[in-house]
Amino acid sequence: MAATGKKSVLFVCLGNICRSPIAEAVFSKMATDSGVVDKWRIDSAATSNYEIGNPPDHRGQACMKRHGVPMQHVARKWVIDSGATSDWNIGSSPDARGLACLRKHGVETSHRARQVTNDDFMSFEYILCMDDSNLSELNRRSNLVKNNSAKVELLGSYDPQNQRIIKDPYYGSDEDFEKVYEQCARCCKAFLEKN
Ligand SMILES: N#Cc1ccccc1-c1cc(NCCCN2CCCCC2)c2ccccc2n1
Repeated sequence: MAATGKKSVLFVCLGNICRSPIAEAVFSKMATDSGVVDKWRIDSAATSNYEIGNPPDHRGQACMKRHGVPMQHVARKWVIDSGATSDWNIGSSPDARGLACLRKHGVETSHRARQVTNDDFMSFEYILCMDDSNLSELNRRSNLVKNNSAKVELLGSYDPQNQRIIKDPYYGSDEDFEKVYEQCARCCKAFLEKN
């Protein structure tokens, strides 16, 4: 338990624009609906630096809207701050193409992609990722951090239907985003019930 007395979970995927923002939003809505969201620190991040500063993918935003999951609310409320490990983009605004796409779909959000930091391995109780590539990268990174205490696991390990991998939908379709949503919903429900 952190000094704040809160439980904490960081959802992680490759770019922090597709799977992990969906998992963060779904978990936060479930915790809110259960009346326990104030007991949790909830965030998401990327293993890569591909999309730092960019908003969630428009297909994921559209999927969240279809399911009535307030991604914008979650991002504004729970992303206390976000930042990059590098100084490459200091002062830059989010990628114009991503913001233009969101405006086209009438969807605004304040979540911006960030990369996992060494501090995350010391300050989050759980780091839940999507596939074996994320898992091996996170385990490699955690071994480099002296006081790492985070439990690094696959979010899919909580799936009652035992689908342990949540596949990257980046080159996929709206159906692929729907499958990401369904898997995140099952896994986040089971994870919340366990904690
Ligand atoms: N990589 C891979 C990959 C492999 C299989 C399936 C999906 C992806 C894939 C590709 C992406 N961006 C395109 C390539 C980025 N550049 C790669 C070389 C370095 C400079 C950056 C993604 C971006 C955001 C979230 C998920 C992504 N996932």
